[in-house]
Amino acid sequence: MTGIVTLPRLEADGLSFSYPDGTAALHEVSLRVAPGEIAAVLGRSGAGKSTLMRCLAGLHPPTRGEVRHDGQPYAGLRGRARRARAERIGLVFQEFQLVERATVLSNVLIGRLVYQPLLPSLLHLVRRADREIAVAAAARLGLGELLRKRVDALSGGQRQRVAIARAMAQQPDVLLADEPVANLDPVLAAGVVGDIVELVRAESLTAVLNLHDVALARRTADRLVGMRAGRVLFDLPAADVTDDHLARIYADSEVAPSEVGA
Ligand SMILES: Nc1ncnc2c1ncn2[C@@H]1O[C@H](COP(=O)(O)OP(=O)(O)OP(=O)(O)O)[C@@H](O)[C@H]1O
Repeated sequence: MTGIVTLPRLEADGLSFSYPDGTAALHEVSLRVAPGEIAAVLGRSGAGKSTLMRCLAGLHPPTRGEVRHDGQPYAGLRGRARRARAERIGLVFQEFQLVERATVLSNVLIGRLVYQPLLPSLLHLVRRADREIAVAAAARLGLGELLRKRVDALSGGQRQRVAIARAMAQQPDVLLADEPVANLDPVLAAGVVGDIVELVRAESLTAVLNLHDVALARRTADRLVGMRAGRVLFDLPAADVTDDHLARIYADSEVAPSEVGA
């Protein structure tokens, strides 16, 4: 065989996931994202985007199928190997709240310490190297002047930047961002997504973004993954996604029960 094969950095293979109450949120979802590639996941509310993100993050063990990082399945990883994998994956999730009463710097430092026990006490025992990395991550997101400011005194856009800086301080090779710009006005949203893209490109990260703003996703991502009722309906280079593709995931019609969980 000839030619160079680029292995995917992040792979989901035949993922299905049901919540404990029986809600089947993902059905046979497969996805491959290469190093340096940005994939945006689109779909209506309830399509399964956040659930997919949580499976990719290793927060939800799938009911069926598997997720792999650099070819290594998540399942079966324990202890140090499991922590090492988690450290490679930066998360910008809405439910991963900032510590409101702490400073910008303390929040970004959590990116360095998040996988260690006794976090609060460790915050007082910060290694110089970790501090330097956190300061650099904050500066990169335009937060250099705000390091000592408390997060509860920041604007929405600044807070979003703190969350991204925290993920970047982790020095991940994968960035997963679930609605990183929800609640921001369109101009601010485009700015924050622009920041993410710049960082992803500069560091050659692999990124999966859940975005509600289709135009922004089209401008931003290399690939668009369209989901509906827990399934991937298309996974295409952004330039190849047509209005017909989008209509298939956003059309108003109810999804027939046979389409779900079949
Ligand atoms: N904790 C939960 N328990 C039970 N069902 C859930 C839970 N979280 C989500 N679901 C259901 O799983 C399905 C997928 O939800 P998910 O949050 O992944 O969709 P989404 O595409 O991210 O939606 P949104 O864009 O509104 O965030 C939905 O039917 C939702 O009601």
